[in-house]
Amino acid sequence: MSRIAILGAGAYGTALAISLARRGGHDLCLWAHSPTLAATLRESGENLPYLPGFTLPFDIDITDNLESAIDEMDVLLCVMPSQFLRETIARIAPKLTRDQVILSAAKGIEDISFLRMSQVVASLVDNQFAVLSGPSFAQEVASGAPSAVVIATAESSLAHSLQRDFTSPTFRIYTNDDVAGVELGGSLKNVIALAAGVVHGLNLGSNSAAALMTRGIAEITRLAVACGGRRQTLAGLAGIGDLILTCTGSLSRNRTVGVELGKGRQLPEIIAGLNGKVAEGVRSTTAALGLAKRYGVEMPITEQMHAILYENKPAKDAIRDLMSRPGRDE
Ligand SMILES: NC(=O)c1ccc[n+]([C@@H]2O[C@H](COP(=O)([O-])OP(=O)(O)OC[C@H]3O[C@@H](n4cnc5c(N)ncnc54)[C@H](O)[C@@H]3O)[C@@H](O)[C@H]2O)c1
Ligand SMILES: O=P(O)(O)OC[C@H](O)CO
Repeated sequence: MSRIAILGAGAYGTALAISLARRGGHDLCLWAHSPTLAATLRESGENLPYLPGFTLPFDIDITDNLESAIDEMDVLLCVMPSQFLRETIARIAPKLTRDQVILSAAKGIEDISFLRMSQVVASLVDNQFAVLSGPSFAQEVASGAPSAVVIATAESSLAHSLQRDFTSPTFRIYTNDDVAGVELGGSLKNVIALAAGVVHGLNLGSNSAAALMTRGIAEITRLAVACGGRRQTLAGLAGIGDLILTCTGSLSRNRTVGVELGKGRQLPEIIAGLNGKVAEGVRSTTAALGLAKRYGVEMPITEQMHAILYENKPAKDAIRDLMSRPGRDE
């Protein structure tokens, strides 16, 4: 049995809490950043703003008090949007004990610093770290549809202990020791999912979508390898697996943002329509491009996605420019 604090009561934190409660055998506490959200969860027994339609089991403690949420917990599962990880860890740092494990499920890269979540955590505390990533829409995890994800950490005994903690008949865990590869797979696929949405919004058809996903994983892999990840990791659940899901699944927020951009809507209006739900790729596109420049890696899709998002480039022009690049070997 483990004591697990789930820090972040958005769609995915709530879904993982439901999945862990269904598995049974753990003490669970779910921390909501906003007191209003915590009160709604407690009163309605449902996460109406972020994951409506799923009942929260009674055995999940719900709180908006971060310090009490982590008190005497073994695993701190961080599931807030990536841009809030730093401030959350900084707040709990004085109270952390050395034996508490930080497990991140956030799929993003920090703005400006271009740090991965493992690097953000390591810049603040020296607790053991692991990352959970892979193809897993919150709604499907909550409903108990069979899903498989990866938990990566440098320490194999920790990987196996977390694998035991999270494994259930509907949630299968693979372990990996390639933290950088798993983190970058999960973050960079969001950029390609935005582009896949654009292709769909422009009604370009299946050939374009297949080409985009294939060339997308090629550029994700180039950058991940340059950052120290393993090529093989990007061929697994945290790479191609999550890319396929997010580029093709209509539940994806990133893909949805891309679809609307492809239809010609403006980014601020699209983001406002998400009502506080995060599409991590919108911010990670800038960080991905920053990392690509730092490591001298060519990322043509990411470059065009950045131009659509931040330079008002019409989506059709971006596709034309991708198609008119000089011919290459595969
Ligand atoms: N939704 C999914 O299907 C899914 C699946 C896998 C991974 N993820 C990842 O999980 C992370 C969280 O996404 P989500 O979908 O659960 O969120 P969400 O979009 O459903 O909700 C956003 C959350 O951010 C919280 N928030 C707002 N300000 C905050 C602050 N200052 N500090 C901490 N939290 C704050 C809100 O209370 C809310 O809980 C993201 O990195 C996402 O990529 C999501
Ligand atoms: O809804 P998205 O686009 O944030 O994708 C959710 C998950 O990352 C899918 O694994």
